[in-house]
Amino acid sequence: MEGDVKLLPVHCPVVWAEKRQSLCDALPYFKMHQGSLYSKQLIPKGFLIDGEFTYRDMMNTDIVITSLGGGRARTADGDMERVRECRRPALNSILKAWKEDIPIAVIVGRNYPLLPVQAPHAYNVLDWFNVTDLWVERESRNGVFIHKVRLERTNRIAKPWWQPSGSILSDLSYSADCAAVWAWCVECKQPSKTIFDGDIWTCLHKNCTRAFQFQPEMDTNKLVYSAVFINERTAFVPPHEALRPALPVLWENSCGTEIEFRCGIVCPKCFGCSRRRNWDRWVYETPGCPFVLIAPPPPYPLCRVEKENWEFNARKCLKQSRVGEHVVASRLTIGAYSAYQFLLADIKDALKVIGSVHVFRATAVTNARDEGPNSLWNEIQLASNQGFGLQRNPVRLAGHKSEVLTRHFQQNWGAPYKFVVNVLSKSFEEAPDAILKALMRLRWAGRESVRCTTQSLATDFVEFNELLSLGYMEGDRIGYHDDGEDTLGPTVATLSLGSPALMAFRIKKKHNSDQREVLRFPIYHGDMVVMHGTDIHQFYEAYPAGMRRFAMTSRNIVLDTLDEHTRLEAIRKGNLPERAHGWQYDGL
Ligand SMILES: O=C(O)CCC(=O)C(=O)O
Repeated sequence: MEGDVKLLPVHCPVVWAEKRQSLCDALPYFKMHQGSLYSKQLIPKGFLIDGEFTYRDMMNTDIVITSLGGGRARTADGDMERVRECRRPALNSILKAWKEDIPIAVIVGRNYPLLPVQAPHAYNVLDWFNVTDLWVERESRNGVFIHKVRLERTNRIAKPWWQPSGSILSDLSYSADCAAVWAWCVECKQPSKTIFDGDIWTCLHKNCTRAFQFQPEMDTNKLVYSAVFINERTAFVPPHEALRPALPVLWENSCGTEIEFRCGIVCPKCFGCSRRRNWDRWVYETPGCPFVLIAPPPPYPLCRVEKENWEFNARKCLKQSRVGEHVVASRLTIGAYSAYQFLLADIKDALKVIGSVHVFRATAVTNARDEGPNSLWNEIQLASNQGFGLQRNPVRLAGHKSEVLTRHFQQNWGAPYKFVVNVLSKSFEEAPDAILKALMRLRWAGRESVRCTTQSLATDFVEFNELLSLGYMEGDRIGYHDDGEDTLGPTVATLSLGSPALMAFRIKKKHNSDQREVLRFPIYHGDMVVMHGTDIHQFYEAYPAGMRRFAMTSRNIVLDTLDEHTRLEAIRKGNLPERAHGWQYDGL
């Protein structure tokens, strides 16, 4: 190191990421979007060291000494001090790694000041490390116990990339002839190592009354670890798991939307982690790397969709339906559909209906009709692999290292729809036929639902001029949200294709502190759901359960609410092409 400027590392990191979500999406051994220690079934897998450090923390090419978890707060003089001990589950996990020699992947963040070289990226995977020691020290100001851990590089044969360029690795990195002396506590009778310089010993067990006790005149902040303790080396068995996971490949009968394909990848060219942003491919996220992995999901056969829907219905439907006290439910027949009508009452006035939800249950017959859900399912799967444009967009902190992408893939069609996620809109003219056919069905369902509720809600149906298509892979979902933007008309309708889902509604917190669901029902392949009423203050979410689902949701974007430029764009993009009129739907 020269002055404050750190040297560059000898190599690039074995794996790295610029975004925390990319790191978590791509690496099986680190899935913590917050916090630092990732454990799966109590077995620690990955440990992120970033930001704050405490007295005596250190990092060299073989050894990391760091403190574990716990809460910190700023003192009156601006320093950070630990105010809470490490949580029990994290401690147990590290204890297990120590006792059972389980290697942990250590990742270091750009904000960590003790990395001996310049951190090339926001997140940098160091290597596998084993826990060699776990002990307690005390925060000098408030006496809170700090759990400290010493980690040693598991396999010291390969050169560490974070060695400063131009430096020579000392022989000590490969030796094992140092050993700190153990001594037994007179109080608790447990052994502790002599870890401090100057042969200073103390009991390092939290349950002992003499733990981290010294002569009163000792300034514990000045203690340093002894060279003998730091230079100890152990022989460990390296893990089989690679730090750089292989690219996913389709296996027999896989459909390409299983969780393995929804995950991120580590780019084989630059070793950066990349999220799956696009439905049909992985494109490396940082400009400069040309790597693209084309991965259009193969068709998911209708027979597997039907099996998923059937099993969902058999196992869960009855248990999962819920109708709360503010909801009046009834059954209707609309066209060829058996429909459920849910009238939602004002929470302050049970006699006042503020909105309705209609669920149009598809049957095997309606699904199998020409241009019906079964053929739309096949069409949409093909189209989504051919320049359709389904992709995940930022929902929080766009561009920041903590940026979060949606848990589903979107493409908007027709008039632009402005909501919390910025989704580009393509015109209906450019839309694949399946989108226009879905739109015509939704217009019918929207019109019929409003007709069935006009006695309660005096608002007319206004034709939809927009359709948002969402694609869900295994494990995806859409969290609680409302469609309450000022630019929207009172009706929103969704057609569900593919895997089943649960749809749940709850009242927004600002209207009701009771956050229980007021309405919940399953939706199956071919079903349509229509929500109507400008005053529905409900939040709703959809929880797909299966390998692949598309939701086509239509709204009316009120042109008068748009500025001149957007209005003209909305008119142009929302204009129905001639061919769409051939797919008018009559409810059969
Ligand atoms: O997946 C669904 O059915 C819900 C779609 C949705 O909530 C939306 O597009 O806003």
